[in-house]
Amino acid sequence: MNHHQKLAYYFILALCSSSFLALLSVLLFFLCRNHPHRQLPDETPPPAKPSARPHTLIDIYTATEGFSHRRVIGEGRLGTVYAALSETGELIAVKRIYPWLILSNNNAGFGFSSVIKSLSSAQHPNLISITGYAEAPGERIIVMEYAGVVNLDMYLHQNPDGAFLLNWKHRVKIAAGAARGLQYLHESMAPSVIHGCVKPSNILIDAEFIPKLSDYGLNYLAAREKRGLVGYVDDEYWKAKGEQGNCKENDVYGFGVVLLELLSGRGCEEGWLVKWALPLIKEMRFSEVFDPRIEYPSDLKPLMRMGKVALACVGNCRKSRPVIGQVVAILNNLETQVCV
Ligand SMILES: Nc1ncnc2c1ncn2[C@@H]1O[C@H](COP(=O)(O)OP(=O)(O)OP(=O)(O)O)[C@@H](O)[C@H]1O
Repeated sequence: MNHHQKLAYYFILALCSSSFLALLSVLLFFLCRNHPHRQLPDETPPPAKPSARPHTLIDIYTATEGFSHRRVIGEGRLGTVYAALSETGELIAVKRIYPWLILSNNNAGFGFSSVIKSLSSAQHPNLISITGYAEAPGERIIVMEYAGVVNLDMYLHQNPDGAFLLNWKHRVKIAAGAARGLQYLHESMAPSVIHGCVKPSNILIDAEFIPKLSDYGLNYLAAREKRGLVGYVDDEYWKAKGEQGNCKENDVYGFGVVLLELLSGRGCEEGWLVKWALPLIKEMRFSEVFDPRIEYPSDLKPLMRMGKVALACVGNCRKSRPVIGQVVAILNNLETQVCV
């Protein structure tokens, strides 16, 4: 063996020796520990879930100019909604729960802040986010993202001269987006959130026709309040006496009614729409169902499919209704067909 061969031989020997390997692994361990870009997946902190911020009543009073009537956007089943200005000058929406709901219903006062904090962890492009709250004797206030003033009810039913009629693309886009928002509440929140009042006035529409569900998870504030719910909940909801009837299947029913309104352009008027549309869809008489104010699309199949989904959602038996995830799968597909 010449000198070079000897060197190579010793080098290979040293490489193979266990002590060398042990030394190498210790060295590597320390190198990795000190590396600035080291990122071990199990050590990455989970993204912080936003939590609603408490406000004082004085903050809210200032933001709404003393609950001025000039700032009122609308009145709902649970309270008055104001367009307000945050301390940073941002537009926000403030919902002031009616005092009589708080006084007449023990539930409304109980655990308000924890309910709102838990709802505020919902973050989805098709949901209005809840950013804060205020609580005082006789006062319960919810602070939300402001989403313009237009809701789906206005587009469909408060548009007498048809100046702002939604075309079929917009309608399919709104249906699919709203379904995704509802799916997030049902399937991605833990514990899952029941919307409780799925209807067009709770679907806010932005300038790009992106729908955002509002008013979710708040039925406990007024479980027995019928106003605003009739037509959008199933028969079992009333039989179960309010809050106990609040369930995912009932949300799917409300969503089915919304689909019928999008297809027909007609209002739900206390369940009349479902009774009217069901036989027509079953008998495939779609031309009588579709909104006569807008032109028929060249391909009717996607809308007929949407009609069938609506039919399944408003079925009598809760158990036989689709879950919202199934509805989303179909509507996403229709959206890619219609809205390209
Ligand atoms: N975050 C928001 N941004 C902008 N407008 C909103 C917001 N939340 C609600 N609104 C508007 O305020 C009005 C009242 O809404 P609210 O949800 O209280 O009542 P509703 O939908 O008419 O009835 P219900 O209380 O039965 O759901 C509606 O016109 C709605 O479009």
